[in-house]
Amino acid sequence: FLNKQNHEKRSQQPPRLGETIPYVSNIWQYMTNNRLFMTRVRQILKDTPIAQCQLGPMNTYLVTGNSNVSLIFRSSFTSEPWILRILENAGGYTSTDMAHYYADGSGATSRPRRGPSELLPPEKRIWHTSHRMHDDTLIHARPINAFATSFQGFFAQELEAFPADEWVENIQIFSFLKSNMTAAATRAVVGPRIMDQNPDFIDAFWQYEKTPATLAFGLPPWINRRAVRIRDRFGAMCREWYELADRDFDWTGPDRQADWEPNFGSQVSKGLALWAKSFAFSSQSIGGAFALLLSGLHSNVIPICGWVMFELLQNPELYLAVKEEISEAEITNQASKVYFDHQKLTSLPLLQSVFTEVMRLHVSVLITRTSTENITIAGYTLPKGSIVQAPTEVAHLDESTWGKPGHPASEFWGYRHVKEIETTDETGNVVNKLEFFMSGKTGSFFPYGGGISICAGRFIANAEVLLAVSMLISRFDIEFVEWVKLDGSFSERAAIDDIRYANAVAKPPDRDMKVRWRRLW
Ligand code: HEM
Repeated sequence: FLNKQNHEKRSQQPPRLGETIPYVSNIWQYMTNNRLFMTRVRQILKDTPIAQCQLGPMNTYLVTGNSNVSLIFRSSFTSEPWILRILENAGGYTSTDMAHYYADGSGATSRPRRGPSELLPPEKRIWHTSHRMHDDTLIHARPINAFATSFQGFFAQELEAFPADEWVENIQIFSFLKSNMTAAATRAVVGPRIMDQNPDFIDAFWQYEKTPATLAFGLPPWINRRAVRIRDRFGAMCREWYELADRDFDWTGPDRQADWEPNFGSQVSKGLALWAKSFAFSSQSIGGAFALLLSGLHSNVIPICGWVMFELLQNPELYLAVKEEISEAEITNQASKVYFDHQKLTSLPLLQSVFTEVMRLHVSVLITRTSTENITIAGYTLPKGSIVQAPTEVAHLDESTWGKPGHPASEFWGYRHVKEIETTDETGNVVNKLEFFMSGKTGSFFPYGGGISICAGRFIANAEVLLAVSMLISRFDIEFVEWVKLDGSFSERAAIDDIRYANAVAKPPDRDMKVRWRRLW
């Protein structure tokens, strides 16, 4: 009987998210009212761990549940079709350069996938070499430490533009972060020249920042002409910067090994340029690759940082507790300058808990994979080539995983990911201290995705968020004044996620927080 039931389930189809106008309603709602779309997705996934959904021309399977989500991070799934869409539509790569990707079916792992490309020499395997380049320039300790040092230096310069010991009025936190973190992190990664060459660089970036998700997953570029124009404008800034940087750089000189130098910036940027050159990419595609790198760098970190600041400033008790905790990571160097040990910051339990909570509530992305073989999920057998999506928002808001008495999963609670443990201090006294805990939640918390395609910039992102927040709250006295709309006019309500961002990973706030502040040091 059980066998018969299982067989019936395998030949059945999972329930379907309804549409009033076939092929149109879901994709339209997804792009224009993502909040409502996700509410419907959450609703259907309450009753079933897998549901079908027509998103424009694509039939997708939406999945939830720890084991189902973990399954799509395994090697029977690939994210390559999605990356192709991003590179082609959002990066604006040329068709000649895209041809390298289409011709290489060997995948990103060291062992090539079986098929016609499996005999390609390792240096011609574009997916694999790109992955290795990310490992070398974004994952290893050296580039992360180098980023933490240079970001801290540049962000400190931004902060020191404010007079010490004087109250400054009318600071809009999110708008401040958008300008000043963008400036500091851009200099840290690609050096100062791109901003010197383009006085409107920051504006052009924040125009561009909205386009990658729309161009990659929404309307095709030939309809979405405005987004294409914005992409091409920012891409041109990156291309022109790259052409000059490459012309002036001595690739055989000592700066090739420097952690940071003013021409190309960091090893992240030199690694990307060298890798692209090794495939003889055009400057247009290299410009697009840098535009996407800068988008990865700023578009998620800065909204997340904004939300952390908003939450702390709304909760004075939590603010003070975090302020006290981060003092443990302060170091005074020989020049008597105070700076932060970024590794220490990532081990502070309360700060980690607040950061995790903000990522849980404000990262919203459909992690998308295509199956490379027939696969059974939640009892349904899906054919090879099926598109499977795991919405972070469903897993991240699941009441049974995250809810605590008095603290529903939908609400921010800074202490959600810490527990108090008894321990003994250096003098042998029993003391209580907080410990961060988060184990066993791979399929319930995946703001950085998972498997081989997991976000390559996650360690840099962690360092940047924690450093920026720590620098702000340790160096300033900050007082909340009022909520304002993004144009600076008064708002009666607090910020919520900006509805205009669909599948944009970190959702920015739709309101800003006006504060006054005084720099202490
Ligand atoms: C809070 C900040 C960030 C979040 C939430 C985030 C999230 C993500 C997500 C969800 C993916 C797709 C993963 C998947 O499909 O499994 C991704 C990919 C990626 N991210 Fe991030 N990201 C952040 C910051 C960054 C930064 C700072 C950089 C670069 C410096 C970066 C570079 C990348 C790259 C290169 C990939 C593609 C990885 C691959 O396909 O191999 N990200 N990110």
